[in-house]
Amino acid sequence: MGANVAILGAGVMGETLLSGMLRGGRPADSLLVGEKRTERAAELQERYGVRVLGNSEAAAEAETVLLVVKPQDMADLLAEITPVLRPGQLLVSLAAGITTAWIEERVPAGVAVIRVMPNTPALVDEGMAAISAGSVCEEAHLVEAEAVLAATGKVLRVPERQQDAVTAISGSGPAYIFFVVESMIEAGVHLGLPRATATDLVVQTVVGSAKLLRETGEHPTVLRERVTSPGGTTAAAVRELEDHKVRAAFLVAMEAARDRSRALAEGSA
Ligand SMILES: NC(=O)C1=CN([C@@H]2O[C@H](COP(=O)(O)OP(=O)(O)OC[C@H]3O[C@@H](n4cnc5c(N)ncnc54)[C@H](OP(=O)(O)O)[C@@H]3O)[C@@H](O)[C@H]2O)C=CC1
Ligand SMILES: O=C(O)[C@@H]1CCC=N1
Repeated sequence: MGANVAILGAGVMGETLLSGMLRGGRPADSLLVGEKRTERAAELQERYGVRVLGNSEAAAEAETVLLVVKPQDMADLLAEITPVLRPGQLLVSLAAGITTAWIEERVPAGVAVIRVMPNTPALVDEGMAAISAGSVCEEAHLVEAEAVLAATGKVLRVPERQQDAVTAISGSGPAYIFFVVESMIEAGVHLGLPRATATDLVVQTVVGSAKLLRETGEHPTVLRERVTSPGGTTAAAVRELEDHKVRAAFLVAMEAARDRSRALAEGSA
């Protein structure tokens, strides 16, 4: 740790990583942000005490460059910074769908590339990031990427061919959980609970259930069976979920996310 890290694209995910690295103890003066909009640059500078530069200036100064723009903006960003990149430097892309090979084709030979799929719980240090090495990546590069991401949660190495599936499961995953939470709160209101009460009940139930899964290591089926008393309320509800094909809907939804991830690289070409 210590070498400069540049974050190019300080939107939702870029700012999440920035704040996480600071909480994790990286000195603010080792972090650079590439941002064109002066208003946003001033806001980031004031909030985090980091230096905000142009993309090329930030990429030239850093050892590790995090690419956190939308997949559709990646080609333009790489075209802008390629002239200042050098062999041995590390590019870490967090963009859905974009492969390391696609990036390697657009940057000078010898630049190391790592593909990462993070998720937004990183904002509260409970992120899940999966990382995959490109063709010229060394162990030291992977260790550096892991150090950057470990500041905001768990990090797993996966073969790159799994990244579109990872994107569908953990990258987009928080949105599915929030969708379930929204649905349960609305159901609580429908059943006559005040909205604030329904929200408290659902949020704590989700947090508690997640902790139970992680801390017991039990299979979710076992934990669900423990809630399901014979002839009781849970059995009645789960039967409705099965009748409405919720399990099948999750399967096709995540296939759609995986397919969209695959298509994003093509759309960025
Ligand atoms: N949000 C999420 O949960 C996750 C996102 N990702 C990935 O992270 C990436 C960013 O997503 P997200 O943060 O949600 O999107 P945002 O739109 O919030 O952030 C993208 C940022 O990039 C900026 N930007 C665009 N072009 C450039 C450029 N040439 N140079 C510098 N900055 C630029 C945008 O600025 P402006 O607004 O001014 O255009 C914006 O601030 C995507 O590739 C996405 O696939 C991965 C996992 C999870
Ligand atoms: O929706 C998206 O495309 C990004 C990638 C994973 C989560 N958000």
